[in-house]
Amino acid sequence: MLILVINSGSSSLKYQLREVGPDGTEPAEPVIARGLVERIGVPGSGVDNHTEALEQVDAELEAVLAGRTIDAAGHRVVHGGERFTAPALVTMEVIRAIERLAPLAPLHNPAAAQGLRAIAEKWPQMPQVVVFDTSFHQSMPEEAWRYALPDALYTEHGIRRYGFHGTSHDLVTGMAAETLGIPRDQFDAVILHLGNGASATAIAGGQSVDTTMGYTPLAGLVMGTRSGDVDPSIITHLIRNGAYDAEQMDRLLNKESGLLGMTGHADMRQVVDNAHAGDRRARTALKVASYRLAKFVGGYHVAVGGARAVVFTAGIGENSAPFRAAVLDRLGPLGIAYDAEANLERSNAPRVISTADSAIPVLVVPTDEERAIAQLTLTVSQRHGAL
Ligand SMILES: Nc1ncnc2c1ncn2[C@@H]1O[C@H](COP(=O)(O)OP(=O)(O)O)[C@@H](O)[C@H]1O
Ligand SMILES: CC(=O)OP(=O)(O)O
Ligand SMILES: [Mg+2]
Repeated sequence: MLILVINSGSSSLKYQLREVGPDGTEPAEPVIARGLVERIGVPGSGVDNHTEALEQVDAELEAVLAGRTIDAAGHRVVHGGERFTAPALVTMEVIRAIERLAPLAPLHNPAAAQGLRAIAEKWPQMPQVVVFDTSFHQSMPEEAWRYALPDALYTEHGIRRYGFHGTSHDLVTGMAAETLGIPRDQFDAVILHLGNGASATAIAGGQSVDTTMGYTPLAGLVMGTRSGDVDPSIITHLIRNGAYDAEQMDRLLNKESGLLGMTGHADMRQVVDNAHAGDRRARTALKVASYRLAKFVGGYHVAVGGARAVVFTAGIGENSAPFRAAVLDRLGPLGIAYDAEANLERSNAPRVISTADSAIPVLVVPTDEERAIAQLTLTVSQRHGAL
């Protein structure tokens, strides 16, 4: 079967066309086509919105499909609020619900809804499934998701911690437990998803019990262009001073901060290279990022009552041995010791990089959100008799 996986960013649309058997098995090369439409909505780009982006995708796919039809589409949707605790088969009512959640994810949810509507119009018979970044974190206990704000902000405005990257945290949790031979429902761990956006999740009994992102994907760790946690008074101070309005503040925190703001480069490779070459700002940024992450690992170790593994994943987590080392060097007090050579090895398979006498194993597990979305699209469509 052919599954189209769509990941709508605020100004981009990534897609993969994947082949998967009806029982979920994949051929050796499951990705038949992939692509990226960028600068959506940017004046002069020629792509005004996500509906137009999908037309471009459709044109790109025509040659690849050579008359075959796509069996189902799976979409990554960033925000599922409290309603969507699992992937869902798309109906008009589900699309409207995603649109109603737009205030919680103003850049992402409207784009995803546009994509859903465009496909529903173009291929009305084709099942579509939505997979939410937030779903996996709906298992968090209230002490983890409540902010210490007046009650009405939650009860009337839905302001609480939601958490993101759930598809990845879920997949990687399962793979790490399997690698260690621990039944998932007994698996307590700290998962570090370090990509463009980055988040750490505390896992107890195979489920999310806390995570660093919050009401939006801005909270928590130092990221490529996002600040992660800052004292909220900085924001009120700068707005009150007239230095920034809300829009500019949003841009500052989401697009101009993090590694980019501290060093001039959002890409971890460049930051590491510059640090090695002696660049002081790059060194400082690595220290700030690794220190903050190490503190969360310590905190989550406590939160889960003693983690049985620390797991690195996503672009930086999988590929940046220097950044992993910078974090692991700070985890000695937990009895964690890593093997410097194993840390440098490159592989696409899950692997252990800790020493035999480390108190807890440290793993590197490759994530694959698109693969997970394709699998969920298949199972949800089948469960509803749509495939
Ligand atoms: N070899 C590498 N060394 C260091 N960082 C890397 C390497 N390869 C990729 N990255 C980093 O991974 C990040 C992107 O991660 P990824 O998970 O692909 O992001 P996303 O899917 O969120 O766009 C970038 O910051 C990039 O610098
Ligand atoms: C939710 C989020 O932060 O996603 P990404 O890492 O893809 O930016
Ligand atoms: Mg990502």
